[in-house]
Order: sequence, then structure tokens, then C-alpha cells
Amino acid sequence: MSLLRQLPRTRLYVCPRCIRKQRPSIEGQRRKGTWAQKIMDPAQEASQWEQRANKIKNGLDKSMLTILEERGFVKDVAGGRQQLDWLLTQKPIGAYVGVDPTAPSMHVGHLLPFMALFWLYLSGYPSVTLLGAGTVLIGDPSGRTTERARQADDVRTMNILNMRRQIVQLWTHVKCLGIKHRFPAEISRSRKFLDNHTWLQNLSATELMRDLGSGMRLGSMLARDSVKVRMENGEGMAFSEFSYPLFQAYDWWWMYNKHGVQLQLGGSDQYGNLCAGMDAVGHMRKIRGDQRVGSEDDITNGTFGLATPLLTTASGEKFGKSAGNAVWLDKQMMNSFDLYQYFLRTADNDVERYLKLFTFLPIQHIDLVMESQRKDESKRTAQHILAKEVVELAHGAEDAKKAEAAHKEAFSQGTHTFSLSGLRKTLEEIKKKDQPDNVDEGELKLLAYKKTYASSSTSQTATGTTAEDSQKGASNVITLPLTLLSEGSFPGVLHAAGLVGSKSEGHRLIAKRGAYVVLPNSGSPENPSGLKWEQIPDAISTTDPNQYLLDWEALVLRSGKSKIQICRIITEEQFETEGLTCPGWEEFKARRAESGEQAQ
Ligand SMILES: N[C@@H](Cc1ccc(O)cc1)C(=O)O
Repeated sequence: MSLLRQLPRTRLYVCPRCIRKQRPSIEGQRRKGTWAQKIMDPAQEASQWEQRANKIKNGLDKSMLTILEERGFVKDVAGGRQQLDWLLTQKPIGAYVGVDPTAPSMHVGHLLPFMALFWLYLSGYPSVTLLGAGTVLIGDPSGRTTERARQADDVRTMNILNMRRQIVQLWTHVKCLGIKHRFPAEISRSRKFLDNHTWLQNLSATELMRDLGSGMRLGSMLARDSVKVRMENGEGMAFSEFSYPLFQAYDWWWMYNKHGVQLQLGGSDQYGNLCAGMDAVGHMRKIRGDQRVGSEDDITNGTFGLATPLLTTASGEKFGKSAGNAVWLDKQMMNSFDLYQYFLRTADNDVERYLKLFTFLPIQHIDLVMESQRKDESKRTAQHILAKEVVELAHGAEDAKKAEAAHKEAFSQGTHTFSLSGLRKTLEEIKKKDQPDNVDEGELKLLAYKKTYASSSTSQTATGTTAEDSQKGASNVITLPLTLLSEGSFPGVLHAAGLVGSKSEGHRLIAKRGAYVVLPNSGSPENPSGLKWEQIPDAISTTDPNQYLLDWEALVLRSGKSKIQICRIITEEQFETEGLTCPGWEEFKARRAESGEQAQ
């Protein structure tokens, strides 16, 4: 037999994600790990870290903490800023962020500590995302003024299932973005996704109290804002909630011990839990005989907490809410088009800050983007980049590309030409993606639950009635009855379309010339489907929306620079048969009945 034939044969296999054929190297020569999970030779890794540390000390490179600060991730450091800066430079300590599955999805407000963790991961720090399937049973009182309602078992199971999926997807997208933004390939990288139910379910109450409980002081626990507020507002607090920090602290101790996790990141409301966790880990180390705790040379093995800031927009609103509703990361609760649009609407004063927080674009790149943005703000270059990167992180590259195309279609540069058929097609595609791939009963139940969750969390807003939200939740097309369209009714139509919170707001928007409608038959011979935006005339009482109907069935409206709504117009009879409603509809009917008019 020839020598060649005796060699192990290499097999081709197809990477399920990229569908490319790959040839693994011959047995024994295989590189350890992949880009996302790579373990390097310890000696090589140590020398790499030493070189990096020297560069930082000589001012040739930025330290990890400086990078995080520069991008706006750091509000408070528990354990000392300088000490943490030194430690992060000295060794690749483990870091973690936890999230409790209190809902079926995370919202963009959750992203801040996660983004900081992803930066650490991409820079070579072993990183853990933790799902609190155990702690969710207790309920974290941090940042809340009222007690959480107890979750039914099946609801909890669905939340856990969906969040678990979401975090796995996030990690995949982070890897792709890391490669795209050219994070170094030749460094050790490790990421873990853990669930605290795995250890909390086996934790005995006596062990927890004897070991951890004995180290938690009542004074500091009572001094926490979340406790004080509840005592003062008369709500009071259940003992289980009060004891929550103990469980989060136990998580940390467990991961400190098993995975070398020395840093925990969290939103600013988590600061108290971070400090409690640091004390608890110190206490556990002491009772397990670690002499170094608290000594001068202990920084190397110590724990640190990093709290990210609470975001507000330049105009003072809470970030992550769109018209008072949460902006979900799950694409069945908020589709890519809407998520893209949320970020596209970012104010010029906020966009640079958000690019630093929500993208992996290097700072120099952001500076260039901002430079070109300032030359012509109307193009919204920076907002488009931001929106695309966020959708790429949350939903993946393919969806981000589609959402971008749909929006660019709606605002093709300069002329504001608008192709309804093109936009419709893309929206349909985005909508199709919302449907689960393998439709079994469980998936359908989960889908229905998510849709209801998303719409019920929006039902208290000015624009919302549940039925309207459920028709809007699935796509960006809203259905309205033809009877709403009559001379002088534009303010009410803007309200019904969900573009403003009330009819009078609609009046004001038109008066300040901030409302637009697509003109029918405005295409040129070269581009017959190209349609143009026109400002809705401020002669409100004599303007009739019927004049703007496209193909007798659609009205396309825009508020301000980027909030678009396509309205499908059907007869009132059909509207009622389909069981639909829209903001202002009940009032409209009541008024009509009062004035004795007949429905058409
Ligand atoms: N308590 C955190 C989530 C969390 C849970 C367990 C942990 O170990 C850490 C964090 C929150 O509500 O946001």
C-alpha cells in the first residue's frame, strides 16, 4: 500500500451556518478551537499578555478599562477603578453578566452591560452570560417600587426557553461582528452560557445560610434604595425579595470558584447586588481558608463590579422605549424593519454616543462617520450605520441587510423617491421571517404568547388599543377603514395610523409642516413606480386624504424625518368583519352616532 493511502483521509463537511464546504486538517494537526472558542498554549498566551501589558504601560496601547470608558460603558466601578484597570491589564480575568427571564425577550435597555461584556470577550477575557432561571423564582427587587407578580409555570418555561435561544443567537452574531470588525484572531477566547438553576436547585438552605448568610450584614442590606423606598412607600417587601442578593452573590461565588470569574457587570440598578456579591465572595474565600483576602497583594484574586449608566436620550426620555413601549430584541415581538426604524430615528445629538455603545466600530471609524454626517445631516448616514449594526447584532446580517434595503428604498437619496411595490415586497419578506421555521404546536403557542406579550406591554400608550397593536405587531402595514378618510380628516388619520398620540397632536404636526404623504401618479416616464413625498398642506380643513389614495387602497404617511406608516384602506364593513380597530376609532363612531350620521 502506498504511504499516502495510509494517511488518515480528510473528509469534506459542510458548515451548517455558511453552507461552505470545509476540509478539516489531518487528525492531530487540528487547531484547538475556533475563532470563537480558542485555547492557546499557556506559555504563548502569557507572553502575549505580558507584551500587551508593557505596551499599555508605555502608553502605546489603550487599557481595556480605558476602552470601555471611552465608549461610555462605565458609570461606577466597585472595588476601585485603578485596581481594576491594573488587573485587566495584568491578566485575562473572567467576567459575567446575568439576566433573569422575567419576559420572553430582552429589550434594548438590557444591551448595555451585554455590549461591555462582548467587548471583553472579543478582547480575550473569558466571558459568561448567565440566565437566571433559578433567581427568577425569587424576583430581584432592584430598581422596582412594587413587587413582581408570581409567574405561572408554563409562562416561566416559555420565557426561559425563548431567552435561552436569544442569548445563543446573540453570541453567534457577536462572533460574526467580531470577525467583521477585525478583532484579533490569534488570541485565546472563551465564552460560556450558564444557567443558575443548575446549581441553585441543589443548594441547601442551611448551607446557604451557614456559609453565605453569615457574611451578609443587615445594615448594608437595609440601606439599599430598593429596600428603603419600599419601606417608606408603605408597600413593604417580602423576605424572599429581600434575600435576592444572597442568591445572586452565590452565583458569583460558584463561578469565581469554577470559572475564575472576578468581574461582574450590570446596569446601574445592579450596583447594590454587585457590592453584595463582592462582599460575599470575600467572605466565602475567608471561611474556606484563603489567607490573602483583603491583604495588599489580593487585587490579583479579588472581585470587581462594573455598573453601566442608565441611558437617557438627548431630550431626556428613557432610552429603549418607543412611544412608551419597550423595544424588544426578539424579531417576533419587534420585526427588523421596526427595530431599524427605532435606531434610525435617533436624534443627531445622541447618535455618536449610541454608535460607541451599540456597535463594534472602532472609535476612529466613528469619528469619520460623524464627520460625514455633519456635512449633510439629512442623509442620516450615522443613524443608518447604527440601525444596521444593531439589527445585525439582534437578528443577524441577513435581516439587517433587508431592513436597510427597505428603509433606503423608502428614502432613496436626494429626490425622496419612493417605490411602494418595492417597499411592500421587502416588508412582506421581513414579515415572513417572523414565522417559526418548524411549526409545531409548542412553537405556535410560544409565538402567540410572544405576540400577546409584546402587544399587551404596549396597550397603555396613547396610540394603543390591543387590536391595533396586534395588527401592527406583525408588519409595518396598518389597516384603516375608508370612512375615516374625508375632507379635513388628516389629523385623525395620522392618529389612527399611530404616527401621533392624538388628533390634536396631528393638527400640530401638520401646522409645523412635519407630516408627509406620498403623492399618487407622481412617477416620471423613466420611473413610473417612483412616487414622491409631499408635505400635508396646512389648509387642513379643505384637504381630503382620499386624493392621496394609491391604487385606491393605500395611503403612505410619514411623520418627521423617518417614521413611515403604510396604511391599507378597506371598507368599514370589511374592517369590522376582520375584527380590527385603530386609535380613535371608537370615538369616531360615537361622534358619528351622536351627529346622527349613517355609516357608509
Ligand atoms: N438580578 C439581575 C439578573 C442576575 C441574576 C443572577 C445573577 O447572578 C446576576 C444577575 C437583574 O435583575 O438584572
